[in-house]
Amino acid sequence: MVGPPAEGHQLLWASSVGYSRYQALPLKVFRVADLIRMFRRQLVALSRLYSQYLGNGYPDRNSNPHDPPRILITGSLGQLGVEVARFLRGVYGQENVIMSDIIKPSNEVFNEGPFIFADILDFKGLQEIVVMHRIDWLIHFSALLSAIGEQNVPLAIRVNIEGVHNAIELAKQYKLKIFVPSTIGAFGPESPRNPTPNVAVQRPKTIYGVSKVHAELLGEYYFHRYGLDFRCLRFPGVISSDPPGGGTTDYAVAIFHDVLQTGRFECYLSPDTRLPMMYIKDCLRALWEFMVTPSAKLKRRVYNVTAMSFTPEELAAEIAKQVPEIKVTYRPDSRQLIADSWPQVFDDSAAREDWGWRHEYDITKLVTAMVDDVSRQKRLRHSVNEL
Ligand SMILES: NC(=O)C1=CN([C@@H]2O[C@H](COP(=O)(O)OP(=O)(O)OC[C@H]3O[C@@H](n4cnc5c(N)ncnc54)[C@H](O)[C@@H]3O)[C@@H](O)[C@H]2O)C=CC1
Ligand SMILES: CC(=O)[C@H](N)C(=O)O
Repeated sequence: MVGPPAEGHQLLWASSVGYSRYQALPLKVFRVADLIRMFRRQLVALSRLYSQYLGNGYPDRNSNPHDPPRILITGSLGQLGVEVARFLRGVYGQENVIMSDIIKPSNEVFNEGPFIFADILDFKGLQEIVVMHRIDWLIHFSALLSAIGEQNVPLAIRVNIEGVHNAIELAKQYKLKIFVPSTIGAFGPESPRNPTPNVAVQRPKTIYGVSKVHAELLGEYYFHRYGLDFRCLRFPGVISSDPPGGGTTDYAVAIFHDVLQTGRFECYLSPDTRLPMMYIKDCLRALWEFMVTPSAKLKRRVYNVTAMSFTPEELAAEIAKQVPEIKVTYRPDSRQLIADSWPQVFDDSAAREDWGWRHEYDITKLVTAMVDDVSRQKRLRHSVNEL
């Protein structure tokens, strides 16, 4: 039986069917103009097919607004997942972005669009989800972050390393475009720290960092070996009003909540610890712009991205301009050791050159946005409690 071929060959199939249909028509119906039109249509179909296959071997589904990609986000109830889901639903439609996690969603998240249970360690379960929901893109967020990973190394190995094996193998089997975030934590004390270039020695000293280097290398290997459309951004500390999941850069979120609540904050890093950072809106835009960049434009599969670098002291001074009379004290703990091994300034010039990355938020804009976000969140919580 002759049926439509596998995805990716459909355009060629459709255009060849179209061609033979024209062939079957009596010759007298053709005028020169019809023939030119037919020829032009074939040419357009072929050139679209060519550009779709250029570089990565898979069609770029998102290039057609009438055929948006179906996206699965793993670990989507964390600090980044909820915001990324909202952003991508805004672009591709609510039903096309499926959130998943192993924890229970809030009512608010549950009511915003499709949510399913997905354990990244259950390969068969993931296969079923990809098939039944006709997934095209996989955004793989499940992970244990740097500080929490050190508290449970065996679990971090399972979730961060076995989990990535499953995600990447799944993407290969079903020809998915896959995004796996990496981090400044994929570098270590032997890397140049100011600035840290895209390609440098990577000898991280946390299990989190080790697992992220592993993910970068495995993804690059699958790209070269199988043509997998693997994409990876190394994010700095991401700052948003949502609660972070146990990282070393979390202080830069907690400080806003604490000073707006009590006027005080005790920081677990020393005042002069410089780390690269980014506001959530820049993070979402970086991810999306990177995902829709045609494969042919990418000179590599893993890019550093950043927006700014600051110390806790500099951040506190910037906040004090808007929230006067705050008191910040410093009591470094084990996270200081991690921070001291990470980049201070991230060099993301490759991302800027290759696919046009530009950040929008510097420290002043970040503080204004965060004071606004956290105050609004507080007011909302207060009015819900009042009800
Ligand atoms: N937030 C940040 O500053 C940065 C985050 N990233 C990366 O971005 C990704 C998302 O980060 P966040 O949202 O901050 O992390 P998070 O810790 O807030 O969220 C991780 C999510 O993974 C889920 N998870 C844990 N075990 C799982 C399993 N077995 N199956 C499925 N899900 C599981 C958790 O329930 C949680 O909701 C991570 O891969 C992280 O390494 C990278 C650089 C910076
Ligand atoms: C920068 C990260 O990867 C994360 N926020 C962490 O601190 O672990």
